[in-house]
Amino acid sequence: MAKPAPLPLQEQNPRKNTTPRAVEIIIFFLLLSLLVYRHLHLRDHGWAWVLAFCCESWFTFIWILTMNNKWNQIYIKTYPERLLQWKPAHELPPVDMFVTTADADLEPPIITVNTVLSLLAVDYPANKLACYVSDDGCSPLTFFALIEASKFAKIWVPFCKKHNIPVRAPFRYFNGEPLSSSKDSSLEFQQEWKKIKDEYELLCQKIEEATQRSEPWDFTGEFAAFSHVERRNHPTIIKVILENKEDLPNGLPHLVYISREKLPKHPHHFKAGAMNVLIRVSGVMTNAPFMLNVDCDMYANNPKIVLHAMCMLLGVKNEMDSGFVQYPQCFYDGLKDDPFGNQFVVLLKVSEI
Ligand SMILES: O=c1ccn([C@@H]2O[C@H](COP(=O)(O)OP(=O)(O)O[C@H]3O[C@H](CO)[C@@H](O)[C@H](O)[C@H]3O)[C@@H](O)[C@H]2O)c(=O)[nH]1
Ligand SMILES: [Mn+2]
Repeated sequence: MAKPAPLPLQEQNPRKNTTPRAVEIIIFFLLLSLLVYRHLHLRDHGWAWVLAFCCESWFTFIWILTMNNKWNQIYIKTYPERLLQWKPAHELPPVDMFVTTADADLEPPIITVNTVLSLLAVDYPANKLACYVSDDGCSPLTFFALIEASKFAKIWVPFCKKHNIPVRAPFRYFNGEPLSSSKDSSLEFQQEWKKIKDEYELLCQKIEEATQRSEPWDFTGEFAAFSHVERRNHPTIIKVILENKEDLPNGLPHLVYISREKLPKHPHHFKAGAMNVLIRVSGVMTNAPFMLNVDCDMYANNPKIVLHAMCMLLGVKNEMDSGFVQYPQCFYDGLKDDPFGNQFVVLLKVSEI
């Protein structure tokens, strides 16, 4: 008997927004009437009306663009659990994950470490993943923090996968009560939670001590490459911190540290330059067909991000139809009610993801 056709990986559903559309159209016509009114009476009033007319025209233009954006809303639902019916785990495509950091003072290494840990622990076969960290600060401290994080990852990643931990950046996870997606409140889980939390605090302490220490770095062994380097004048440094040599799906992904070459008179093109180097280096080392990029001050707030992205990238009729998936940014620790509007609350509400 023929195998039944696999269920779709994604569904695109139009969202009903008749009322918001009607309200927006009414506002648009009110704006148009205002413009006509202003225009008809421009001569009777001074420059103040001309200025008002210009501002209101600009606002109307922005209003048209905004309406345009929101007119045909669709909601894409992805089904990561169906992906494994499409392809067994060993056939899933590899993914290279890129993290960029630029300054160990402005972007403290513990933040980068949390980003990296959240990526190392995503729900995806570990032998299909590689995480590359680009350090434009060429900082031995960042490198040290990543080495320590790789040791912690050996207990953190199995813990997350075993208990289906919902948030895999430890600084967010340990903010709250012991929590697992499987609602496990057994004594064994509590004890393991406490042990991992203590280990995480130890990791923070080691990084903090390394940040605060007054004596110069010991540039021997792994750190020799950092001796005599200037931030904007140094050769390339590439260090493999973790390597999944046995190709184990439940092991740890590769973790590679890269500080690209910098020359004083050579433009480095900021993040774009760093991304170019990440693509070139990963092309030689793992050359995955898919790439995931996050900044060092972000973290994967959903352990299934790669699976969800694959539903979008693989679940289309013609794979050429989809090449890029952008997750909306959600901000943490913002001010209450977002007075400066920089958390994009409205945008998130509109796209409802
Ligand atoms: O010379 C540089 C400068 C920056 N970065 C990295 O680039 C990223 C973004 O830089 P940042 O200055 O933090 O920009 P933001 O304004 O915080 O980020 C916004 O702008 C970025 C650049 O367009 C986008 O990548 C982000 O998604 C968006 O949130 C960070 O990871 C930096 O570490 C480098 O790697 N090298
Ligand atoms: Mn940033």
